[in-house]
Amino acid sequence: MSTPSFAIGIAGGTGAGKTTVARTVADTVGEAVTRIPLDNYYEDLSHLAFEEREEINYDHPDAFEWELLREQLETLLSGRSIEMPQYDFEVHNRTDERVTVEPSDIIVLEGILALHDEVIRELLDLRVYVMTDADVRILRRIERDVIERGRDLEGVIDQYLETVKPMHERFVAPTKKQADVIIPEGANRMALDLLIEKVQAELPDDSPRSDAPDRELSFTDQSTD
Ligand SMILES: Nc1ncnc2c1ncn2[C@@H]1O[C@H](COP(=O)(O)OP(=O)(O)O)[C@@H](O)[C@H]1O
Ligand SMILES: Nc1ccn([C@@H]2O[C@H](COP(=O)(O)O)[C@@H](O)[C@H]2O)c(=O)n1
Repeated sequence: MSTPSFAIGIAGGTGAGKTTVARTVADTVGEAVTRIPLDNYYEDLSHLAFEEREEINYDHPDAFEWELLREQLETLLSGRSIEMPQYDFEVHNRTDERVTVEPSDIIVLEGILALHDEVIRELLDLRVYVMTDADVRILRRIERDVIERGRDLEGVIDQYLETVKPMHERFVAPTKKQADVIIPEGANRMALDLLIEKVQAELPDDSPRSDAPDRELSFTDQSTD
């Protein structure tokens, strides 16, 4: 167990490529990187019926349990393990499962509002915003939500127009100003190489290093998060 030396936040709109960027960094650098998906910190809505949970605005900051995220991030950064909640998009709720996450040298927090909360921003050493055009993002989202999140086309479009798009404009896009680095067009090889180089430079000398060659960029099933 180590005390993390570097924390990165990766924000951006839905479908921008945040998970792909975070996963490529983690896969390339190896076990020194721990990914924290912000989605796991959606509020526990067990007290609501499924039909009520379907109506929630999941793109508003109030949908997240910020206090728990702050507390768990601080715990990890102080070198102690956490019991991270897990999220199930198909039922719009946390699962009963918690996963033990040990602190590692590099912590990567990724999610639409990863740069929204001031306390969390202060805990981050590098703030990244992944910027991808809205038309590309909605096309990716339709495909992903239908295939991986149990949604139908009409529902994805309604949700996008009613909450995802307006909340993106109100809360997500403005966090671009908080970023140290903006990655255009999602995961692009040059940007990823620079990010990976930076992460590797921040690794302490005794950190486990991956001997795997640089990963090819692949845009496949993301459902294992
Ligand atoms: N640069 C890219 N080019 C093509 N497809 C991509 C790219 N980045 C991500 N994708 C694909 O788009 C979808 C959404 O990407 P993901 O990384 O999950 O976005 P986010 O985490 O921002 O919602 C996934 O199916 C992924 O494989
Ligand atoms: N029950 C839920 C919870 C969240 N969402 C949507 O997920 C998006 C964030 O995840 P990304 O991987 O796309 O960054 C967000 O835009 C929420 O609308 C959902 O549909 N259902």
